[in-house]
Amino acid sequence: MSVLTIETLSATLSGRRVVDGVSLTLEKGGFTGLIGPNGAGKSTFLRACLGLVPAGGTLRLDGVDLATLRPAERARHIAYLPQEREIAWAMSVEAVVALGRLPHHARFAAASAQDRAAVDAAIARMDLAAFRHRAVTSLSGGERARVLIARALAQETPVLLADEPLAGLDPQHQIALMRLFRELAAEGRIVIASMHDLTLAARWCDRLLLLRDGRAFAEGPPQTVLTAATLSQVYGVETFIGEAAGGLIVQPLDLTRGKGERD
Ligand SMILES: Nc1ncnc2c1ncn2[C@@H]1O[C@H](COP(=O)(O)OP(=O)(O)OP(=O)(O)O)[C@@H](O)[C@H]1O
Repeated sequence: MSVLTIETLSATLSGRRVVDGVSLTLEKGGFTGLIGPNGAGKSTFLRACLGLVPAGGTLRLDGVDLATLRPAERARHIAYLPQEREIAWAMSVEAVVALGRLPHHARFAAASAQDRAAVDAAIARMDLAAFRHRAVTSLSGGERARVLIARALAQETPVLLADEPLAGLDPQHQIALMRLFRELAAEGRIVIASMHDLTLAARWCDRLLLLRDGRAFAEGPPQTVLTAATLSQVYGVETFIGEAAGGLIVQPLDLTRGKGERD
């Protein structure tokens, strides 16, 4: 069984401790939502996991310290969907998705049948068949976001870290993506995704890590993390928490808004 163990992960940027001693153990089959206010350290936490920012602490996958692996080897273990969706070159969707296969073969080697199958599967899973030969620069923001998710899927790694993968997606594609992440977890992967939509986090993730000021403020199943008291303390807003259609609804409310304002 794959186990990702994150121990006292910390990151200091420009002299400020942005991630502060976060520890977490994740088993395969889990889909963990990373939540917290703007600036809480979610992106930095993910980047520290990947070794993209100088970080203290350790990250072990099945006991192997990921910091000891060469970059290509690490990229066969962890795929990353960055928050930035910019793609400057007018490459085809297929070519961008195929970049996810780079860690799997020698430099300049031709794509193998396995590479082509992984690219086809990722394109199909992200509902991109109609865009396959289009230049990514000609796609809408949400379509481009799906291409980058497909690139991460083509990497076929046991761990997927996604930074705000829901940003820019319409409701149908948001739900489809949450379902996909759940499926990826059910297939035996470890999936961590940061997000701001607390209802989607509650309904689809099996665990949540709530960061505040770089520290783990709460961690556990959504119904234990997403309480009105905790959300008020961390986000400074009142929140309606209810149940509908077989899951939680978590909706921040502006209770200070007077009737006069609404009219
Ligand atoms: N290179 C940097 N130098 C200094 N401070 C940084 C740097 N990168 C990020 N920070 C700061 O670290 C803190 C955490 O940033 P981070 O992007 O991890 O937050 P986040 O939780 O992902 O926020 P958001 O929800 O807005 O995306 C912020 O206060 C940010 O200004």
